[in-house]
Amino acid sequence: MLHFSGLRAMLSLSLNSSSVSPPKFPPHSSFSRRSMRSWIRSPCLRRKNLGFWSWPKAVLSAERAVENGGGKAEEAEEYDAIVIGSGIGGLVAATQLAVKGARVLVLEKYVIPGGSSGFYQRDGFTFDVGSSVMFGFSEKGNLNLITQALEAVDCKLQVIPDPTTVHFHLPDNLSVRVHREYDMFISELVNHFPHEKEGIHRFYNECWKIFNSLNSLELKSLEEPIYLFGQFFKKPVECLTLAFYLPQNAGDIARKFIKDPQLLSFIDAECFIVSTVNALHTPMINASMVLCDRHFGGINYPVGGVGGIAKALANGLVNKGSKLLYKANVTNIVLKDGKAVGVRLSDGREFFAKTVISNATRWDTFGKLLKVDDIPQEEKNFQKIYLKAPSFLSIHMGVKAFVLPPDTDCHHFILEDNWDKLEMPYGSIFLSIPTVLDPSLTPEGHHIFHIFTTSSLEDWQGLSRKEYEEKKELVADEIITRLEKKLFPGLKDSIVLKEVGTPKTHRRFLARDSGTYGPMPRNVPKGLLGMPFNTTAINGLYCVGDSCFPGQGVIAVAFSGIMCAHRVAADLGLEKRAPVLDAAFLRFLGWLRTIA
Ligand SMILES: NC(=O)c1ccc[n+]([C@@H]2O[C@H](COP(=O)([O-])OP(=O)(O)OC[C@H]3O[C@@H](n4cnc5c(N)ncnc54)[C@H](O)[C@@H]3O)[C@@H](O)[C@H]2O)c1
Ligand SMILES: CC(C)=CCC/C(C)=C/C=C/C(C)=C/C=C/C(C)=C/C=C/C=C(C)/C=C/C=C(C)/C=C/C=C(\C)CCC=C(C)C
Repeated sequence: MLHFSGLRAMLSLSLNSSSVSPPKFPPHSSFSRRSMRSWIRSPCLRRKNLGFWSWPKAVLSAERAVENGGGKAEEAEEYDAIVIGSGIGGLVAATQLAVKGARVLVLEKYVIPGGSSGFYQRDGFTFDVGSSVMFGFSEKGNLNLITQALEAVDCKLQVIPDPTTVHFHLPDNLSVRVHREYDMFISELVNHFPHEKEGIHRFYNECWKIFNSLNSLELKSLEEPIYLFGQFFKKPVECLTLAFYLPQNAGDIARKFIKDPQLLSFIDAECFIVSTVNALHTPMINASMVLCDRHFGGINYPVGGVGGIAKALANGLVNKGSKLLYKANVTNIVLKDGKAVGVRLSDGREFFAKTVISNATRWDTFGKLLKVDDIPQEEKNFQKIYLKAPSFLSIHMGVKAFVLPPDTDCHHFILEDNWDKLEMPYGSIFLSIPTVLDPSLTPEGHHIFHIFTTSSLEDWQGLSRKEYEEKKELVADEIITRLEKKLFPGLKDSIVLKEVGTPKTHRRFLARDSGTYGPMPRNVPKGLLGMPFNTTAINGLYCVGDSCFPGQGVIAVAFSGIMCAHRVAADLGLEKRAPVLDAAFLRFLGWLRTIA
């Protein structure tokens, strides 16, 4: 049997013997902050971007989507695939399958699509439920998976480039702006750590090596051997580079080049904002993806809000002849002779399909939807390696515009005085002000503050209704006070609207076990090696979303959707497949996960 360290040594050898081409990027661009701001504010864009009530034509309103997508699905019909949940993971899997000719039915518990990438409106303010930081949404390369997913259903959304991915406010008054222009970011970092100039270049260059390899591949299912071997044949150096880094973490690689503890803590913060764990626990491939895409394609915000992505995909799905049913709460996955053949809803309706894809988390899928005496060994292994990442306390606020100093950035990460608090509940604060980019999200003279901080369900359990409401107010007030002290004097007086969500809110509205935002390694992981792909131990049942490879993040779940659709299409006979090779290869991948 091939031992893990042997495999790693073999890959290392083959990498060293074949010369890895130097990074093609970082790019040098003449992009200027001022020119972008004036472009954003150009009357031409304003005329087109007027927010929610003037979505691009292809996007349905929530109400119309319910009417059009839902209501018409017949229980007697048999579909090629049923998708449980319309998060970005589920929608990408569904639309990709629909484009390949499959008949798909998406069942969503809530009244609009998008899950944690959805939106809601109050008093003229349009809030993103979750992230406002969109990776993979550019016009360039192979990794713009959100753009590609939309294009597949003939959709294109107008976007606004963000000049600064995030502005870090860290202990010892370390303030770092991650500029869209790579050179500007690197020189700002080198200014803070001149003695680590070489280490900084070498660490980020290592990230570019991985990013460039990823960006050179056509991304499809890593569980489909004909495709994967084809990629190895066409791009051997790039594939071996990725295989080499697959079991590695960003923190170990940073430590090869960097010694300064404060700079290593900065790299921890860089990883934490996308993985909720430090760099030693963050897979190097994931870190490279986000640390480079923000400079390659850049972070781009969809005009009118993030909710437009899910709405456009939902609309595209219906236009391709598939169906989407809202207020459809799946409670059971129906098995026949051990194979997933359909689902049962809380109102008793049943739908049947050749395959079932769950966009619910793996904990929900195997803990609640699948009624079996014992969960499959593969899932036990997954739960042994990964636990549920914490949920968030989120505060959505409408504020008066006076509170924003000129040139405030859109996204901020605040860790005030102590690096040790990075991973503690409420230790750090995330803040997005999407109206810096798109003023159409609020009534004139206002901004949106979306504040979030990690929090776990346990902290909110066992309280009476009154205690729960009081605690929400108290905790939110503490967070707002911290922000007021650090960055925005007068913040409290500027608030015109405030809504506080807890892990219970996330659990209720997103149907996520404990309100979790995905898996987090229990111990130091072997990079991405332990992450399950889309197939499961149950014949006909697939998973998609953030508890599948490569994990949390909108672009990550979009990739999971693309991979899932490819594997399912192959199993449905809509893509090439080699059954004997498949069985052997899936067994090999299963074995690889056991050594993680
Ligand atoms: N702050 C951030 O950066 C941020 C915020 C939000 C989301 N995100 C990213 O989005 C990712 C999640 O995307 P995703 O696609 O995996 O999942 P998701 O949670 O966004 O979507 C799952 C959908 O499935 C639906 N659902 C669940 N169980 C169901 C059932 N039994 N019946 C019917 N519908 C059901 C939910 O209502 C939801 O709409 C997160 O990991 C996160 O990284 C990031
Ligand atoms: C299989 C075998 C054995 C071998 C093979 C080899 C190969 C070829 C491999 C390959 C691989 C691949 C392709 C991979 C891929 C990957 C990917 C794509 C990944 C991705 C990732 C992504 C991510 C992770 C992302 C994330 C993001 C996030 C989470 C975000 C978030 C955000 C936030 C939170 C915001 C912040 C805010 C403030 C600050 C305010």
